[in-house]
Amino acid sequence: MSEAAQTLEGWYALHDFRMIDWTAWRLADEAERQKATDELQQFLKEWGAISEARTGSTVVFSIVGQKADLMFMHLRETLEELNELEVAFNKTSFASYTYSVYSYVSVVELSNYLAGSGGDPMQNPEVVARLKPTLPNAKHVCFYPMNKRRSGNDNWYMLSMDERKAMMRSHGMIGRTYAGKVKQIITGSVGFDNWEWGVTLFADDALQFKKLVYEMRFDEVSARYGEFGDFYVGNQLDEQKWTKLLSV
Ligand code: VOV
Repeated sequence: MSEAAQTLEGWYALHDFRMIDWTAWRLADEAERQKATDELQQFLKEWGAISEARTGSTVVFSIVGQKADLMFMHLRETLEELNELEVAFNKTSFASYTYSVYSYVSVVELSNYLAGSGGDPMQNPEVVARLKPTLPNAKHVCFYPMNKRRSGNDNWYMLSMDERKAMMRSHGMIGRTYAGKVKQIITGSVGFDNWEWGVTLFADDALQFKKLVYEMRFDEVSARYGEFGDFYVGNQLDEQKWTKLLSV
């Protein structure tokens, strides 16, 4: 049996993808729309306060294309908190003008493939900051779920630790050349959702997603072992953009 990588886990993640029911929104009268908008603002404020207090982090993006209109990404300390906030939001009148199209449950994860030896990593503030990250204030997001292949001769889980380490080193080297351009948050979802990881990328220049993902396709760990689900790409929603989005 190959040695399993050791992983460190941080905040739990919920990616919540919704469509806006434009027909219902347009048919609602002004007072109803105002009530829904106020409730939405209230939640955005609460989530902002949680990010400020560093007890979690939330960002909201509008998704381009027909897979979804909105993506709410929430990081919280426990699965219970994620569930509570999901239910509370679903009870708002704003949520009644939306419907769910996809969601993803995972937990922020770091592996020991490239870890230095010695010391309790949880005592290292840099490690803790990566496990419990404040989600970046970036113009664009890209999310997709992925697996490491396990079929025939291409079985990631049958490789030795050393083989996997070497490939992850090469992966990390490519990633490092995107420092300052793309920020990645890898969330583990084995046992939580249908794929093994969620990949969430943030950038101010959306083209950098394409360049990074393309370059990684030529790297062995992605070329041979990467399997990917649907890709979602979007633009950050600030207050102004929300107002514009919801005006009919
Ligand atoms: C900004 C770019 C960037 C950088 C710097 C980066 C670096 C690193 C490092 C150093 C490590 C290993 C240690 C750890 O931190 O866990 C990882 C780990 C991981 N990555 Fe990565 N990755 C990036 C970016 C990046 C992308 C774009 C993808 C998607 C792959 C693609 O083809 O579309 C990805 C995937 C992953 C995954 C699924 C894991 C976990 C694999 C496992 O088997 O456990 N990743 N990654």
